[in-house]
Amino acid sequence: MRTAYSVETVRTAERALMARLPEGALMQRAAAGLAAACAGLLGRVYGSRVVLLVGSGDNGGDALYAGARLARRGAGVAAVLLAPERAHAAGLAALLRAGGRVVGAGADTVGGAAAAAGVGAVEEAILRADLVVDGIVGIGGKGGLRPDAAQLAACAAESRAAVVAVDLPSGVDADTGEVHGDAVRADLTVTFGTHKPGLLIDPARAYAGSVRLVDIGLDGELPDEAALEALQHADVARLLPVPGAESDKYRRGVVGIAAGSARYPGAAVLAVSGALRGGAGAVRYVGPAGDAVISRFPETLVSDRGPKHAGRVQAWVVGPGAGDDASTVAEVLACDVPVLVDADGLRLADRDAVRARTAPTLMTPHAGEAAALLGVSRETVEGARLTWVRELASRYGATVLLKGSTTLIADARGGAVRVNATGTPWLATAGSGDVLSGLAGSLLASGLSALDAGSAAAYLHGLAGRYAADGAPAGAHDVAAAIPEAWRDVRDAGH
Ligand SMILES: NC(=O)C1=CN([C@@H]2O[C@H](COP(=O)(O)OP(=O)(O)OC[C@H]3O[C@@H](n4cnc5c(N)ncnc54)[C@H](OP(=O)(O)O)[C@@H]3O)[C@@H](O)[C@H]2O)[C@@H](O)CC1
Ligand SMILES: [K+]
Repeated sequence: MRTAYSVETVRTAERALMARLPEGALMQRAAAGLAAACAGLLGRVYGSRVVLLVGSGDNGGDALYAGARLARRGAGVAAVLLAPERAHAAGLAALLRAGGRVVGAGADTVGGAAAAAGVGAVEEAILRADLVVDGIVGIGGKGGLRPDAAQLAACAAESRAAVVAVDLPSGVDADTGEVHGDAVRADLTVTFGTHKPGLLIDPARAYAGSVRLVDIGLDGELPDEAALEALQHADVARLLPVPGAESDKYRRGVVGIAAGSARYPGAAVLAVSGALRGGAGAVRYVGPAGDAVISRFPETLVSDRGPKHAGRVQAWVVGPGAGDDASTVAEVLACDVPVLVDADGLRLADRDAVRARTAPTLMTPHAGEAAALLGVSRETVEGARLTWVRELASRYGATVLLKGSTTLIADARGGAVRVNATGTPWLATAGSGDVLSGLAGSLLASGLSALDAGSAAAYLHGLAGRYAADGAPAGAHDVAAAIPEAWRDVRDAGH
């Protein structure tokens, strides 16, 4: 499992660790890891051109010490100091001792005759660099980049140099993944001690490039509960239901699908297609699309009665393609088994009815649906996904899975939020959400908690999307068909 901790928690853990270590030891560990990552990216360090963008905090200190290490290996290293008088003094001294120089403001005072001053020299150095190291600001950052830093970030973006962010791409919010204004776009982010939530949640995640974690010995100081968790193959493998020798279809769980309408029979078919691949022993369908469902999936138990009289069900999925059928949604919500509410069901579900439920409820909106429920714009939700998924979970007293490039799953009672990173933009295709709802409902019926069912379903669905698309467009039914392959891969990695 990959975990991410808030800045406050990181600071506390760092203080505890620093108290037991010689002064500067942590920064040296960070700088060593950073320099190694930079060297790996450069390939050949000797003769390469490296520019350090150095802010006035310890993030800049990391960059300066890493720059010193690269300079000792023969790189030409130039530091751009955003606030020359406040740059990390010992780090700067180490860089100069190693043969590095300062370019731009402050060059004349600390860089000696070889240093060049002026904005033109800075831009030229960045544009000619092989590697730009972004040490402008790390976990001490507030808001988007200030104008002078933003100018450097823009120049780095123009350059052909690879950009390595120190701890975080400068300008992104470490705790939330929000980006308020300008931020550095990195090819690689080298982060220290633990991931920060912003590295795993869009939009900030997209600024980070690939992320490498450098161990600085922080693990023992971090609390058990993280702010954010990203499941990996082995974690999901542990969650997936495995039928025992004594299992029958009822013990494996029956999932009920109340979906589709005369206008949207396909939603019912797709939800069933996901449910059949989700581990439940049987799929029961109620609704007006029974003929379409049975002709595609003859193993489905089709009922022409309402949910209440359809027979035994361990979990319900309601809403995909439901149109305006509010009474079915209300009927399902009144059942005392886990319920997944998706698509039209989200609009039709009465908030008080959801809050009054005692069995688990899993709501699965995309950003647009979440925005409608919250009374804010879609852009607002997309810009602050963590805030809004928590808000929705708390308003409805439900587990909420907010779909998107980085899907988030939050429980109403708080605790670590899960983030799913297996998704692919190819999943943004009609009917893909219906498949996910069937799959998650099936996992709910086989006994997983709403948080685990949502996380495991998002994980498998993302992988299946990748397999189905493989770089080319795929339909939602292809995604459903690829779920067994994703399941097998995950299961095999868990053994
Ligand atoms: N603690 C540890 O043990 C270890 C910490 N480590 C490293 O330290 C980093 C944290 O260092 P930190 O606390 O010094 O803060 P940091 O991120 O450099 O930022 C502060 C500076 O940024 C400035 N600034 C703020 N907002 C800004 C903006 N929008 N745009 C532009 N500038 C902005 C702000 O300016 P001011 O407001 O003071 O004018 C202030 O000068 C951490 O991320 C990791 O890299 C590692 O070495 C491992 C051990
Ligand atoms: K940074």
